[in-house]
Amino acid sequence: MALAVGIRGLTRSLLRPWVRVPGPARGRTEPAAGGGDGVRCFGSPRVLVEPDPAAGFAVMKMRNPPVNSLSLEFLTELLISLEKLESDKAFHAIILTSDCPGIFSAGLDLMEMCGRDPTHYAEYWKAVQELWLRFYLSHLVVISAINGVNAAGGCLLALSCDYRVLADNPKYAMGLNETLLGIIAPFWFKDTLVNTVGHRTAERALQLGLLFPPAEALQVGMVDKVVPEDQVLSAARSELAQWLAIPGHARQLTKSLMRKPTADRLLKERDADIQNFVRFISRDAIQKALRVYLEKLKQKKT
Ligand SMILES: CCCCCCCCCC/C=C\CC(=O)SCCNC(=O)CCNC(=O)[C@H](O)C(C)(C)COP(=O)(O)OP(=O)(O)OC[C@H]1O[C@@H](n2cnc3c(N)ncnc32)[C@H](O)[C@@H]1OP(=O)(O)O
Repeated sequence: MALAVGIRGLTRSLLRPWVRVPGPARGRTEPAAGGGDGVRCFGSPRVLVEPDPAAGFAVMKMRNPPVNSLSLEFLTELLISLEKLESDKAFHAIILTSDCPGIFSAGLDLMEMCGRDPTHYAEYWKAVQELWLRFYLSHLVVISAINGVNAAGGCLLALSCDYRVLADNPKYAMGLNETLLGIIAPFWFKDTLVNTVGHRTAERALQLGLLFPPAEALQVGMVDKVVPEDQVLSAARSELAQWLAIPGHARQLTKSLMRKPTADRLLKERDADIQNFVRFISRDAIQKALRVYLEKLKQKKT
């Protein structure tokens, strides 16, 4: 089985690189995230980046409608956006948020894990690993402004950030709900949750596939702040000031000290983790469970 599909190779084959904002914002000079004038937004079809280099950060908006499911193309675009901001010395921080009303992310794209071949599963899983590793270990301060429902892989992405602000809307539940689909959160999803909420809360949340509404998410420490819906971005920006006031090298080394052992566990077993995923997801029973879940999602409309 071909496991060695590098994300950079992926990137070349899938993406036109940096394009000016497509869609409604194309060709316009938009106000930068922090209110600066004359800074152009940039991005890719599914990721809109609003830079504010004067303030040292950019807002990264996910826009893969309808539900920001993390398809292979979308993962790749998120990685490219992150890389671009990381390699520009003007940026010290990112605010990650959604451009899809009411949805932060529906998690991994079930269509990528259903009815495909082992080579595709391996390629997809490698991209999921890469996204986690890069966000989890980023030298930038990453704050998520969670403005919608946030399930499974989407929740992992938010848990990989340094700080989480969640909009106070009872519909905006958040958690690693894999067991509800009949699948299992991999060890590095589990580790990330344990590092955030502690072992007992994680154990219960993972087994029951709990999605926490804002008040509970705050209570268990899954998010750091809950604010009215129209203040999610401004609260994230205010929080950023405290993080950016710390000498960068000291903060970055401390982040690495805290997170590297968790990331190293996956780095040491990366190929084995891909093989486990491919074996697991290819099982007839798992494929059936995913199809049933997808069918339920579609049926709820009728
Ligand atoms: C030995 C062990 C080895 C290790 C094994 C590893 C195993 C695998 C680990 C996998 C890890 C993580 C998994 C995931 O992230 S799975 C995804 C989990 N996500 C969810 O459960 C959320 C599902 N979606 C929803 O609940 C709802 O869509 C919503 C987010 C609440 C939004 O509701 P809505 O009413 O606004 O929209 P809805 O009509 O439901 O959806 C619109 C269309 O989008 C499709 N869709 C929704 N979610 C997904 C998704 N995750 N992937 C792909 N497609 C999705 C939905 O079907 C609708 O499609 P259509 O318009 O009907 O065609």
